[in-house]
Amino acid sequence: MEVKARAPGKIILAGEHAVVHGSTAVAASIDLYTYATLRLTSPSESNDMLKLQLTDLGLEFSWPIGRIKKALPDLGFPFSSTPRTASAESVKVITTLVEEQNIPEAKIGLASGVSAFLWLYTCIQGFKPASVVVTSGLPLGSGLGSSASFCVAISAALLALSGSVPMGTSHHGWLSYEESDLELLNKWAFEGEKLIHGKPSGIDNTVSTYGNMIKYRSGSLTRIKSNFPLRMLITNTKVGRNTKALVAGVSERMLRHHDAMNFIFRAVNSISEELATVLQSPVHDDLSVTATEEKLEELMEMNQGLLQSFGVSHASIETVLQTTLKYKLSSKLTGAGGGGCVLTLLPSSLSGMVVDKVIAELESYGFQCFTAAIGGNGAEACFDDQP
Ligand SMILES: Nc1ncnc2c1ncn2[C@@H]1O[C@H](COP(=O)(O)OP(=O)(O)OP(=O)(O)O)[C@@H](O)[C@H]1O
Ligand SMILES: C[C@@](O)(CCO)CC(=O)[O-]
Ligand SMILES: [Mg+2]
Repeated sequence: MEVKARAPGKIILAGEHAVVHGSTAVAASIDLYTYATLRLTSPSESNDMLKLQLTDLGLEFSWPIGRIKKALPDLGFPFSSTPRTASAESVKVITTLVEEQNIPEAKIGLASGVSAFLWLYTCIQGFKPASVVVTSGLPLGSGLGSSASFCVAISAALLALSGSVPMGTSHHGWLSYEESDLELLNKWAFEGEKLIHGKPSGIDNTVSTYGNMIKYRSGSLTRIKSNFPLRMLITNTKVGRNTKALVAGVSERMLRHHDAMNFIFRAVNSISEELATVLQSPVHDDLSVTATEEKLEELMEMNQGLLQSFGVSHASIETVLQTTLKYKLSSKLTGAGGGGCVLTLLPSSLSGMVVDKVIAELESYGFQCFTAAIGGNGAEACFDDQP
């Protein structure tokens, strides 16, 4: 039996970083996905190995099941309905199992993702040989939630073969999960994110699991029902960064300037709440669309200013901000910052010619621009020979 699962990436419209410290944030899924294909194999077919292929990265890993059994003897009785946090001892053992794979130095950032995979696999499936193939349409480590969609896609594929069978409505062969299964897979994906991020708020795995647009605060999710025709240009500065380090940096600033940071977190909270309200307010005509866009632009600018005060902007992000401002367009970083991607609101009245000019100027700096559909489905799966 083979199952293929997919989970979308995301943009954060307001509230990144502050959400780690209890503020509200607003996020939406985008139509770029991580795909995980899982096939349980017979011991003879696979040489009793667990294999992980990261196809677009040109990497393949394999562990003899006996080696995993010896290293993690307590995980022999998989219990997919109870998400487990990796203990410090398990993290050490998994790190050794990953180190034994000799990941090339240039790709060493992937080690945390491979650790998350090993943890999720052994907890949910136990000591079974299998072949897992992962591909992704998302740029890795760029603020579009690649780590969360990786964890959600893997959890979704693993759970589909152990009881949480997707069976909602099918579109093009993709099946959605029941509400209770979404809750379970979101919890598992969060355990994976912890191994990659250190201290995730959970917003990225939640929006990847549930899709659409969400408001998120202290572990709780509110769905946003918005009919607003939101268009964003996404600019990837291609400056590499690491969410774990950026989140840790903000926490250190919090320790040094506790009161000041708390005020900023409260301000971000108000920005996110207002942004969610604005997105849900009805729009009747072009005039109300323009008024809404102006409000959104102002909120994005305010949020960006506060993100700068957290120390998570970057020279490349500032270049995008200055460039888009020349065309009277508002931008903010999205995700953890420090490089990665920047969002620019594209007002509905903006001509295609201007959009082309902005993109040409941004790309002349070596950045990559694209648009994505905002607010589609979350985790889905399909079986065997479907897409
Ligand atoms: N397709 C994948 N295969 C293997 N590992 C992956 C994959 N996608 C993400 N990862 C893991 O996630 C890490 C990147 O996560 P990180 O949180 O730093 O960035 P992001 O999730 O893209 O951005 P953000 O958290 O700001 O939205 C990679 O270094 C790798 O360990
Ligand atoms: C920076 C952060 O707020 C968002 C990363 O997409 C981290 C998190 O919430 O886990
Ligand atoms: Mg991430």
